[in-house]
Amino acid sequence: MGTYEEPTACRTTASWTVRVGGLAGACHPGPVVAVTALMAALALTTGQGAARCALTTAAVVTGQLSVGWCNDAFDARRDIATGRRGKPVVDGTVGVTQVWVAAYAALALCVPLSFGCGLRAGVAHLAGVAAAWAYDLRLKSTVWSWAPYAVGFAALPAFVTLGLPGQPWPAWWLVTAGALLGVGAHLGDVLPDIRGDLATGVRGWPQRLGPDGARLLLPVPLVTASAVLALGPAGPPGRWGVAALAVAGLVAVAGTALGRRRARAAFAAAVAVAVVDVALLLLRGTGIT
Ligand SMILES: CC(C)=CCC/C(C)=C/CC/C(C)=C/COP(=O)(O)OP(=O)(O)O
Repeated sequence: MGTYEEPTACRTTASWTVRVGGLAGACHPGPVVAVTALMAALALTTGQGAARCALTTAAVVTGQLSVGWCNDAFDARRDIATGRRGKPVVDGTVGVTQVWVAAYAALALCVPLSFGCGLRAGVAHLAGVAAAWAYDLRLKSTVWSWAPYAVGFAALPAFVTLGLPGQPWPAWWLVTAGALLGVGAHLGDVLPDIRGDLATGVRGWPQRLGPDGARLLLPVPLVTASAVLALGPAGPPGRWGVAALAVAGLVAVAGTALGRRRARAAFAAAVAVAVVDVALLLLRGTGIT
């Protein structure tokens, strides 16, 4: 990274606004917006006050930005070498050094913002962010590529509950469902890129399973997460729990079937199941500790 040379186009022609646009594109904006919005909604519905909710949201967005930028900066050399489409560092709208600076700046902001929600909450969130950086820098190309997703997505709801008055631990089923959703998100995210990844030597867990293996496995963590959310809390699941489980099962199986021809369908199904699960969580509101 230290000796990396910026593409000439970036050094000479990119204006300030183009670079900001490039940075926005390099942060993985979809996941950043989705995760931040979901955590803000969870913080609100679980009873965090307005100020704490704003702090939680700021910590989550800076953490997600740091992870997204780190990912594109670290992968830049390979992405440029292979002429990968859709990456701002490849088309020269932002420089690799600028993306690294943004990643470290966001991380530097994330630390005090996370601890601003309390010591335990801060440790929980930063453990998830550290796991995600480990994915970017090393684990993405190993059989353990699923683990940072499991840790990161389990840490997020724990960050929200530990930031509540009294710092309650999250319920076991909440952490378990988060980890399962993370594993499903990893499978769904990588699925459309598996062939290209294998061609460039990226051999994480989904790539080792292959396109068909990853596609067939995808519904398992997603539907298990829905089942844990519906059946984990004490008492009967209620009509929302039953409905969420049924919808999640149908969507996940449909995504797997359609994904045979269009890998993006499997990814879209993964996102839809995650939305159903989070909707169930938000309907539960205060009962998640
Ligand atoms: C709490 C928390 C921070 C949780 C998140 C967990 C986690 C491991 C996130 C990684 C997100 C990311 C930048 C994926 C890009 O993957 P890729 O390199 O396979 O995709 P790409 O090649 O398309 O950029």
